[in-house]
Amino acid sequence: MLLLTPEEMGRADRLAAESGIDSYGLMIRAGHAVSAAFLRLYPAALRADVLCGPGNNGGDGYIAAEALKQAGVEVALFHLGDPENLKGDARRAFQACSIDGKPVEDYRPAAGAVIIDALFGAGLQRPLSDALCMLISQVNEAAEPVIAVDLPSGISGLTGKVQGAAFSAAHTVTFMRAKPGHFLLPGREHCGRLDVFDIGIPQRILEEAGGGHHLNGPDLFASALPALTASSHKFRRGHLGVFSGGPSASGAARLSATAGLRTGAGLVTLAVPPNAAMVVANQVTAVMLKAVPDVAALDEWLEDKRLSAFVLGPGFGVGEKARAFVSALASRPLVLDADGISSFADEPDALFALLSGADPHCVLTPHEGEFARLFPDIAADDNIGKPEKARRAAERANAIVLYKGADTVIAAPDGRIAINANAPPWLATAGSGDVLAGIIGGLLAQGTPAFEAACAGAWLHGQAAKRAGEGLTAEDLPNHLPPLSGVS
Ligand SMILES: NC(=O)C1=CN([C@@H]2O[C@H](COP(=O)(O)OP(=O)(O)OC[C@H]3O[C@@H](n4cnc5c(N)ncnc54)[C@H](OP(=O)(O)O)[C@@H]3O)[C@@H](O)[C@H]2O)[C@@H](O)CC1
Ligand SMILES: Nc1ncnc2c1ncn2[C@@H]1O[C@H](COP(=O)(O)OP(=O)(O)O)[C@@H](O)[C@H]1O
Ligand SMILES: [K+]
Repeated sequence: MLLLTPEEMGRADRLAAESGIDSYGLMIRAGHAVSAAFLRLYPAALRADVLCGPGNNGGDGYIAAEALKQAGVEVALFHLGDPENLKGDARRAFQACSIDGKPVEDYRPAAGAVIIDALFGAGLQRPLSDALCMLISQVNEAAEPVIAVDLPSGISGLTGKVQGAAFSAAHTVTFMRAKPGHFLLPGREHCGRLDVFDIGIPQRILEEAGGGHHLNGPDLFASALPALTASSHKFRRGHLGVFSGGPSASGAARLSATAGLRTGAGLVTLAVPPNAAMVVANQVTAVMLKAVPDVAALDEWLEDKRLSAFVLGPGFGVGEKARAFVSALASRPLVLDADGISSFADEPDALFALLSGADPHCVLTPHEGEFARLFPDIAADDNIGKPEKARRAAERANAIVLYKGADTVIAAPDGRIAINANAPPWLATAGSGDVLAGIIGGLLAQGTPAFEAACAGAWLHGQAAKRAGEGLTAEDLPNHLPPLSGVS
């Protein structure tokens, strides 16, 4: 699903005006969506406390306040700054509002009220003042329900970051399309339940205004998933190679291998150091085993062109061997995870050189710590959010970057960005990242392009976790993957 950054939403607004759509009409519909949400969600509320800011978000607030008054609700209105300074549609909305307001400095939350937060939305530019931070923390502490207009004030719609302080809303009412900040952390946790209302901007304008940000879901990857036909044959379903660590560190790679097989790779082989062969052989059945002691043995194995993708990293061990193996694998579809990433911490440019110059065919799956090892300057840049960090990293590495976390972001060097929001918190369990690497490897092995494989991998991982339920362990995940033929 297309997401719109605040800047893109502003562009959509301008394009809508240029095409003759009345911008005040948009504001009226936005304000009415907010008042309707109030009436639907809080029919027993004693009062609506409407806090209006100095821009169009405040304009939506004035429309909502008047509509609620007309509906018989007791409304208390507060404005930030002098409303005589309002401009454009917001000024018109203020003038059409028959409620006398007070300065927001006078506002004190009281029991029984529902707060409508119309202070700032897409136009939040900088951290809030101390006085506003104080007001917001008083409202949050009072724990009366807050309906946020467009975004909880204080949350950046672009990055999901808190600019000083932010309302913890019970509901957020936004317009036309959700924004990245509704799904990125901590923004997502401040939004409460998100409702997206159509206020009448045509789809073609949204698509013209929008860019690369999407909410991860089947619309991004379903058509690129492998499909089984009557003539399917195990060799046509791809052969995934997964590299294991030594005898006491094979569990992670075994999780990846099982996940790759469950995702539909026709064959999966665990490449093991010879001293781990017996241990691993005792633990696997459908997954095959191959002793690969060194790079010479790897080069020989790679002559088998039916091997169609690889996973390297889970439990592999950090060091020279990992670097040498990656060097041998760099031209093939590869998921590089965990130790495979950390092995390049001292020389990330060596990895980027290996991956440069071809169509992106490698998926890097760093968590926050691993990301900072490969991209220290990007990780440390507080001025940009997670999607932009992932995008810059993908561009630098010429690889798909799947930046893990509760708000996993997948980015491609060409600028495509997907934000994954379907992962339940019980995915935070040992080995779940190894399963993710295996799912992506299984898809790569079947010929799914790298960006789509990474998006599908993150989404399927979340679906498996939801199906397995709270309390799962990583071993449960492969068994709960949904059938690919049902993903649409
Ligand atoms: N797009 C659409 O199609 C539609 C959009 N609609 C609505 O418009 C909203 C966007 O409106 P917007 O652009 O006027 O921005 P908004 O969020 O009101 O804030 C700007 C004001 O805040 C001020 N300000 C900023 N940061 C500040 C700070 N830290 N502390 C203090 N002040 C600060 C800033 O001041 P300045 O930076 O200029 O000094 C400016 O005055 C959008 O969220 C949605 O609700 C709907 O009406 C329907 C159609
Ligand atoms: N709070 C959370 N909510 C949802 N998903 C999470 C959360 N924390 C971690 N995850 C997901 O769980 C997986 C953990 O992977 P990783 O950090 O590599 O751990 P491990 O090495 O133990 O497998 C990632 O896919 C990550 O996105
Ligand atoms: K708001």
